[in-house]
Amino acid sequence: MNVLVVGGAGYVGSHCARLLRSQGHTVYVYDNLSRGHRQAVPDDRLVVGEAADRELLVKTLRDHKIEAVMHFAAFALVNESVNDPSLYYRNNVIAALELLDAMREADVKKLVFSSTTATYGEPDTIPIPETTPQNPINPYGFTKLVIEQAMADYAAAYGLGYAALRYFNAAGASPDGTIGEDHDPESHLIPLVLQVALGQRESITVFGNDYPTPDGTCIRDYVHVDDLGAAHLAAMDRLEPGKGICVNLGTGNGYSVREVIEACRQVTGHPIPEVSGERRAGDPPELIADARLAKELLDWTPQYTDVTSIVKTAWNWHRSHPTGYTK
Ligand SMILES: O=c1ccn([C@@H]2O[C@H](COP(=O)(O)OP(=O)(O)O[C@H]3O[C@H](CO)[C@@H](O)[C@H](O)[C@H]3O)[C@@H](O)[C@H]2O)c(=O)[nH]1
Repeated sequence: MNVLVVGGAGYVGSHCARLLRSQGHTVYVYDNLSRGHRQAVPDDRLVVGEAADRELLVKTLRDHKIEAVMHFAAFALVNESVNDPSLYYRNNVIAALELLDAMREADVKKLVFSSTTATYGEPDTIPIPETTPQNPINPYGFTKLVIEQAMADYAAAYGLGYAALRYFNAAGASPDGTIGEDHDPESHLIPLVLQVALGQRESITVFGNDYPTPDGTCIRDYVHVDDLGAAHLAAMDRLEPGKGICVNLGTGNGYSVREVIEACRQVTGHPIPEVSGERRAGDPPELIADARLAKELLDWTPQYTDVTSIVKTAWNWHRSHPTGYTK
């Protein structure tokens, strides 16, 4: 299939694009190459453009006879979205709507969209099933929820076939160590902890130790980036015009910030000093997926189910790319 991967030079997008290529798909990457989007993409299949540039999107979809689109190009930092919501509404909502309309114009009806557990807010039920009411507690979560709703409406009115994949915490790197996670600026827990192990930071600050969790630190469900990729391929194969599916992508296992730091100590052999800090705005205490629907609808089972195995792949990449891609 001819697939356009919007944001395909970013972290999750690049892993997914590679998986698509390995499965024999013809992959075009559309990316503005900003914010740490530096990942290796074959030049002949790279279109450099803004996600909100509808004209260029329509041309790209038509020129390359694209049959399905995967949309990864979004900002995804909870705290940043609280401090600068305008950035998030513009980049995540306006750009995604331009893409939806470009797809209408070019008559492309298949879309796999990166949504997030942040659309649930602070759910009462853990693990979180897809039926949980979506009440985001930060602008980032709202921007993704708006597009989930838009896709449902576009499906009903224009025949779009879509999948909204609600990621839990994407983590890890390609096990061969060639591509990995490099954000600019970096704010994710595992890369920051590994930067301490590399001697680039003195310590890791734990944001809040008085949450209602066993050790007082936030609990997250870390899911390997290649497992996310596999779910995208499975979802793409199942898209039907006029229909949508919304599915959680997580392992069903939760780890506290302290447990993640401990896993990093074990994998790296470094003592990794930690210091206690204030809570970070917008952080829910606990997010763990009920992952049964992904198994049922996508026949998807994550290969990496414990955080130590995920950290091992991340460490393999960070150790061999101590300054990221090109910094
Ligand atoms: O220096 C740090 C960085 C993070 N954390 C904590 O570690 C946990 C994980 O943080 P992070 O890696 O920044 O991920 P999240 O804030 O959980 O957000 C990620 O996971 C969400 C789903 O759970 C997605 O919606 C977001 O896009 C994605 O950035 C949180 O409790 C943070 O408070 C620290 O204690 N210290």
